This record gives sequence, structure tokens and C-alpha cells, in this order.
Amino acid sequence: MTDTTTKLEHLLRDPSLLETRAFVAGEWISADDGALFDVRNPARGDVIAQVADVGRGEAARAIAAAEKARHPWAARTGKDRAGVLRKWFDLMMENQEDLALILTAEMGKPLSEARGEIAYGASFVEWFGEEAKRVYGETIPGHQPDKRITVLRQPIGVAASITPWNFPNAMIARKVAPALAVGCGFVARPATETPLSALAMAVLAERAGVPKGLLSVIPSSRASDIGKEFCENPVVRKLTFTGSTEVGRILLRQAADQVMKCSMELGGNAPFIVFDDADLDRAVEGAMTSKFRNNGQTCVCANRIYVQAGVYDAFAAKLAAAVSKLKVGDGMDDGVSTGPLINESAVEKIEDHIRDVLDNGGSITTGGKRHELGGTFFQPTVATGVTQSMKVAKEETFGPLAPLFRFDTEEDAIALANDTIFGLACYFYARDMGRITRVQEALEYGIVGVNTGIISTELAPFGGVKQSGLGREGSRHGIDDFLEMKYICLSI
Ligand SMILES: NC(=O)C1=CN([C@@H]2O[C@H](COP(=O)(O)OP(=O)(O)OC[C@H]3O[C@@H](n4cnc5c(N)ncnc54)[C@H](OP(=O)(O)O)[C@@H]3O)[C@@H](O)[C@H]2O)C=CC1
Ligand SMILES: O=C(O)[C@H](O)CS(=O)(=O)O
Repeated sequence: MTDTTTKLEHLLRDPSLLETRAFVAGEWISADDGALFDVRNPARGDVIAQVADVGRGEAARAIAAAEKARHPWAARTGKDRAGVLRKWFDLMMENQEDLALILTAEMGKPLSEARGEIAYGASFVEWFGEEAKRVYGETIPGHQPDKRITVLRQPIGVAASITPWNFPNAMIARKVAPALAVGCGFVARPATETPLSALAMAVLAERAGVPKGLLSVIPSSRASDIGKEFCENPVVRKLTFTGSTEVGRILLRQAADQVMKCSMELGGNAPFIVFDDADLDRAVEGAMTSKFRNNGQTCVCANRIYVQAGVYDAFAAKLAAAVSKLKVGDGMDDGVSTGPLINESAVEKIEDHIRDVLDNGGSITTGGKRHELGGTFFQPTVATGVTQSMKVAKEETFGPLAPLFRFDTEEDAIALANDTIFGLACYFYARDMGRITRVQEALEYGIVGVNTGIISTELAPFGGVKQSGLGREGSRHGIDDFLEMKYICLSI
């Protein structure tokens, strides 16, 4: 163990949650070839763990084990599966602090946000544990006197997930929970930067009574290899991915050969619209939440802030004042609201967007540069005079840049907001009910926040339209993608 891993281990009430082996077919193993990869703390840059770097062979064994274990698991009652998921939920919440410390250490978000993510991830386990008892079929009046029609909903089979680094607990929980609830087997491949949260979840799943082999977590630095195994292995019947649209396209192409059922939670470019009848203080509060949560590293972060001309200057001043109060630092430290970006390429991307704003006539009113803390810390930034021709209007910044666009009419705002290939989340602030009704119906997005900047809950269907994805996660809808519908026609 490296020195800083020892430090992390000393912070934990239960150090056994800091697992660095792969969880394959019910066993904790090293990689077949003994390979390891480093996990670094993005706030300090130091190595906090070296994790088993598994490849396609181990992934294939995990898939085979999931196929074998899923049949007796699906044969158990929904209520029985619900009991195991409830135990898993209870263990996640009992170990919330340790899970949050591990998450902050490998991803960088402030501890307060990490605690929130653990509760958010656990809420999916709780929710789908309850839904396990409600996988209803239906009977349909026959089309002929001797016919009886029944519809069954059965588990699709082995599901595989590929998830990003920005929510290393919740993005897996949002997928594995419905899969296990209905009786599927599951193989999870976490992001290279953040495998420890997923491995800690597996430790608790084993303790909760998830049967041997049903769930595997396969850390690997070879994302493309594992993705090919998931897409080419005929035993896998479902691929569920969260990440960029670019990678989503690659996986969809690969999965097409197997005609595999895919769920895709992809990139976004969320507009945040402030109309002149908005409550400006609430709008600023919502913009701060939506834009700067996870240091701007969420797919539903406001990426473009459109402000109606009559309130533009007042909103810009209020927002700049709020942004200047953010405290940048190590997420482990008390009072820190804004941690580091995940890596150097993330810093280069926000620098590119800021440079583009300045080169094309925009201005920076707050921030705009790397933070004096060094590393991947960056100053929370507000830009004004931003226009639709700039990069930030087309590309996802995935960092702490709040670009302000000015608009005149409601029609202009809707046209500007919809001018993107993405369609995940959008937000607007207004008080006139006629305007609220017109705008919420006209915006082409899967998620609309009206007078709120935070929309995340396990109770609602999360997902995008256009090139932001396929399918929905969470809510009663989130279970459908792990089920197959079977029509039975009985002649009596
Ligand atoms: N809609 C949503 O809910 C979300 C969308 N996103 C989007 O994802 C992006 C940021 O996350 P980021 O992690 O950089 O996204 P990426 O798409 O680069 O990576 C996501 C995951 O896919 C893996 N991956 C990358 N290439 C391949 C491949 N060829 N085959 C199989 N797996 C692959 C990555 O592995 P590796 O570890 O090697 O990078 C990672 O685990 C942003 O665009 C953001 O908007 C992020 C979170 C949620
Ligand atoms: O990955 C993400 O960005 C999450 O899906 C955002 S949320 O679910 O936490 O809102």
C-alpha cells in the first residue's frame, strides 16, 4: 500500500471497504497477468491505490458466472430479491461516511457532495428493491373464443454496464439496482479514474447476500477491450452506458452486431433560461446549483445561461457575486464547495472554451484562470457577451464556466435553447403561468427544471432525447429496460 493509501485506510471506520482486487465470478482476484493500474487523488495528484487491471478473459468469466447465477436468482420471489436489495441499501447507508471518503479521494468532489451521492445511489437500490415486488404482467381478452392472451415480463438476462468517473457510485447503482431487482445477472466496468467506489459497493453487496457470481465488478484500464467483450459476448443481452455521446456511438455500433438492447445516458449541453419575470435571487441560486454542482462535471449542468435583456445586467452582477463566494480546495477539507477537475484534459477543455469566448468578443467577469492551488484546480468563472457561434454553445464544457448569453424574446430563447444536437436537461425561471406552459412544452429535452436547478431523484425518469441518449433510468420506467415482454397465446 502506498503512503497515501495508508492515510485513506486510516480515515475509514471499516478499512476493508478499500478493496483493490477485482470482484469476478464471486471471487476477489488479482488480474490473471498480475497487472495493476494506479488510482490517483485528483486534489493532490498522489497515488492512493493500485488496483487489479483485468482484461477480456476475466470479463468473460464474470459474464459466464452471471449467466449461471441469474437463473436461481430470478426463480426467487420478487419479495425475496427485495429483501437482499434492502439489506444492501441499509449497508450502504450505514457505511455512508466511508463510501463518501473513498469517493472524494478518487474523484475529488467535496465530502458533502460525496455523502449526497452515496445517499442518491442508495436511493436507487431502495427504490428498485421495492419495485422488485411489482413486475406485473397482464391478461388481454382473447381475439377468438378459444384464445387466452397473457403477457409476461421476464428478466432480459446478463446486463453489462460501463460508467463514468463523475458519479462513481450513483451511476452504477442506477443500473445495477433495477437489473438485480428483476432477476438479471450484472457485470460492471467502472471508469479507470474511479474504481474504488464500485469495488466498495461490491463488498457491501456480498455482505447483503447478493448470490455468488451474480454481480461482478471488473476494474480495467483497457476500456475499449472490455467494451468489445461486452458487445461481442453472445451471453450479454443488455448494455447500459453512461458517458459521452462520442463513446455512446462507438458502443451502439459495436452492440448492433448482436442486436443488443442498449440504454444510453450520454452528453448534454443544458440551457438555463432566465426570463424578465423571473425571481432573480431564486434564478441565481438555481444557476449556482445547476452550474457548479460537482464543479460543473455533471451531464445536466447548465452549459449555456440565457438571460433576457431587461434583467441581464442585474442577473450578471448577482451571479458574479455568488460565484466569488465559492471556496476552492481539497474536497476532504471542511467548507470546500469546489474541488479539482478530474484531470489535465478537463482543465485544457475549459481553457479552450474561455479562450474562444475572449477571441470572439466576450469578456470574463470572474475567474478565468487556473487556481493558485495548482494541479487541476480552476477558478469558478463567469463570462459575458457570449454568443451562439462560440464553442461553449455547441460543446459540453464539463467544468466551472458560466457563460451568459443575452436574448430579447421568448421565441428567441426557445430557438437558441433548442439549437443543439443534445437534449438531456434544460432549466428556466419565470413566473407567468402562460409562459411557463408554453416554454416547458416547446423545449426539446428529456428533463425540464422549472424554477429549480436540481432535478435529480430516483423517483423520476432520467434521460435525454436527440443525441443525449436512449432510454430512461430511475422511476418505475427504469425497470423496463431490464425486462423482456413475452406474449402467450393459449388455445383452450
Ligand atoms: N447522460 C448522463 O447521465 C451522463 C453523461 N456523461 C457524459 O460523459 C462525458 C464525461 O464523462 P467521461 O467519463 O469523460 O465520458 P467517456 O465517454 O469518455 O467515458 C465514459 C466511460 O466509458 C469508457 N470508455 C471510453 N471509451 C470507451 C470505449 N471505446 N469502449 C468502452 N468504454 C469506453 C470510459 O473508460 P475510461 O475509464 O478509460 O475513460 C468510462 O468508463 C461528458 O460528455 C458527460 O456529459 C457523464 C455522466 C453522466
Ligand atoms: O452523471 C451525471 O451527470 C448524473 O446523471 C447527473 S445526476 O443524475 O446526478 O443529476
